[in-house]
Amino acid sequence: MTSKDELLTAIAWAAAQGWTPATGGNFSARVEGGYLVTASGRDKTRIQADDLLLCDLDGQVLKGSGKPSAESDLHAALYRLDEQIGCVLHTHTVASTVLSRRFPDGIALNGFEMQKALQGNTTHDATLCLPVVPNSQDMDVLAAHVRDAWPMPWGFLVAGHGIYAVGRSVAECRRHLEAIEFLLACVLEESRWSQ
Ligand SMILES: CSCCC(=O)C(=O)COP(=O)(O)O
Ligand SMILES: [Zn+2]
Repeated sequence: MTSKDELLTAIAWAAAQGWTPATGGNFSARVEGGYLVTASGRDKTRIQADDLLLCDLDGQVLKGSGKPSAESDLHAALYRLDEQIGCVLHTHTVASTVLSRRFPDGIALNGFEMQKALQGNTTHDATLCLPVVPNSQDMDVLAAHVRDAWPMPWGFLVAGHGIYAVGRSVAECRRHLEAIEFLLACVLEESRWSQ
């Protein structure tokens, strides 16, 4: 499968989970010459090959029609920040939106077997911090927040907005996204215990 096909499959999968409500979310994969990114405002349950634009690492469109994602410049900044990043998947879910508002300084994770799905982790018996950065409509500002919190090998949350998962490949990025979403659902569920 080409990385373009893998990306299209990942988008369809994320959308089928209900993680891209109301056109929310954007998705990209590094390719030769830059990265492929979703066009802005598209229904992510219906993305097709011609909804992907090729951009260079400065975010300039090289090929494709329509406007790139409103958050394309953040994807570009991530690819520039770390040459190991091969894929960026961004979703809007209830757990990530609520918890990133509740814990703007980051979300502690401890004792979950699922932590091992996050690259570099081999035990549940460790405390990880999932970073949260403030939201901004200015992608340069958002990218500066991300650089301040770097390194973040699996991704981060944007407060009141959603998850940005990163990975060296589309497959690793999918695994990070699914694990982060699972862990956040657990944290949200546990927060109900104390009520
Ligand atoms: C409808 S959600 C607001 C925009 C957003 O956060 C998003 O992820 C989708 O924007 P895009 O321009 O990539 O469609
Ligand atoms: Zn978004």
